[in-house]
Amino acid sequence: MAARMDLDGRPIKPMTICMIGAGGFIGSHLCEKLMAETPHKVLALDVYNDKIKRLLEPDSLPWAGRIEFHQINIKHDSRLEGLVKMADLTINLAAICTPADYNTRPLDTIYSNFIDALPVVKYCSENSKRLIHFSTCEVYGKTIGSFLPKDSPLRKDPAYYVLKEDTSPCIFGSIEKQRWSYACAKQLIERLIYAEGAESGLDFTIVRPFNWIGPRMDFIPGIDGPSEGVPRVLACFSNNLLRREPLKLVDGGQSQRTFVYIKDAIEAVLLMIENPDRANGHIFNVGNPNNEVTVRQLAEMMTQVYTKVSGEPMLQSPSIDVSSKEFYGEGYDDSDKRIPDMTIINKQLGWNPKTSLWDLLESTLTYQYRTYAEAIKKSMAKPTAS
Ligand SMILES: NC(=O)c1ccc[n+]([C@@H]2O[C@H](COP(=O)([O-])OP(=O)(O)OC[C@H]3O[C@@H](n4cnc5c(N)ncnc54)[C@H](O)[C@@H]3O)[C@@H](O)[C@H]2O)c1
Ligand SMILES: O=c1ccn([C@@H]2O[C@H](COP(=O)(O)OP(=O)(O)O[C@H]3OC[C@@H](O)[C@H](O)[C@H]3O)[C@@H](O)[C@H]2O)c(=O)[nH]1
Repeated sequence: MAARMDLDGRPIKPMTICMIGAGGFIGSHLCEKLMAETPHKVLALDVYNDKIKRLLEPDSLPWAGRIEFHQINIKHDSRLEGLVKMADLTINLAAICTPADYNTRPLDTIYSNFIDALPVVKYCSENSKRLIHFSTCEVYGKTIGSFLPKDSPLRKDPAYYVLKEDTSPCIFGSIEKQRWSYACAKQLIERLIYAEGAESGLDFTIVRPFNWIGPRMDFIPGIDGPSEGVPRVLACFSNNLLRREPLKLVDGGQSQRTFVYIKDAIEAVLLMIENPDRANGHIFNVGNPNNEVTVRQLAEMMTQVYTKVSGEPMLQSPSIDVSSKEFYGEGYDDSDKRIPDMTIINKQLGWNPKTSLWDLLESTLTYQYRTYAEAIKKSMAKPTAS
């Protein structure tokens, strides 16, 4: 492999990365990228490894020996500190991060996103190891614009809705809206990491992903996850399409999101990994401001793309409205709109997303169809116990 150069033209030295949560959606793509395109070594920590099995099994693959799986629950495993010490860089992805859990399992959510992340920050700080921590765009909460009267012209002014790392406030709902347990825990761990940087000199980077989507995201209920489980919207809508049932639009599907293709976003993370001088001390929005849709528009687009990739006809009524109380239960609330400001990541790392929403849905739904269509057909054909 030819020597890799950083953005300032210096050769990049191979490093060892302790990746916590490596078996998840983002972790699996990051492991794949690091194995295929870099000489770096990965200590992959997770409770599960199904999504990275392909990278771990065959000894003959070019990266054999560069990725090592450690089955560890970071809540209670004394091996964690040793693994952080062995690495040059720790990346923490581990978290409960599905909205269906925030209001129904708020304690687990807060523990996972704050308490369980504390030792990781501490071990990095005490051992002078670099940390890339995964936070979320949800730390911004609601936009300032959402509090303006519905017909206010100011709602159209980007100053009232574009989310900037260094100036936007974090606006959450009341405590009984337990939806915000996740965002609040993420915010506090961000503040702690920032303070470790300021007071103890911790070299950190915080990543705020804005709805990264693509293959291997979450699970399909009843196939590779619990049948009553509620994954994030991409997997919910994929599941509905695969089962030929209407897509459920929560509270009318009026919330807006910007979606970025996982492969574009992983490029940004690799730039952070390999350009510490440009990434340390920064918080980065990583998203695609050009891919904004309402959830209703997302449902329409996914239905059209799925019809194309599967060859199956569209349902007469492709979507239905459900209330958030019915779908998520008491205590749900929502972010109204999420557009990332890209100034900082552009300036520091020169990164820009490339893939349009249509294109990323086409490759993702092709993957979903190839991976799950047969299994779903089989499971639906099975007689149900009466
Ligand atoms: N995907 C997105 O768009 C998105 C958006 C915002 C924030 N994030 C953040 O990025 C990170 C990764 O997200 P993802 O989409 O890959 O989620 P994911 O659920 O697919 O991955 C998280 C992984 O962490 C592991 N994990 C959780 N608790 C653990 C523990 N105690 N010990 C060991 N492993 C543990 C899980 O088993 C899972 O494999 C999370 O911190 C999440 O909050 C993701
Ligand atoms: O079947 C569904 C699922 C979801 N939705 C809606 O679709 C929108 C997006 O839902 P997602 O499940 O992808 O989750 P959100 O975008 O709200 O939050 C996510 O964003 C950032 C990350 O930190 C987390 O991964 C997650 O909290 C929400 O408005 C939700 O109410 C539906 O209308 N129908």
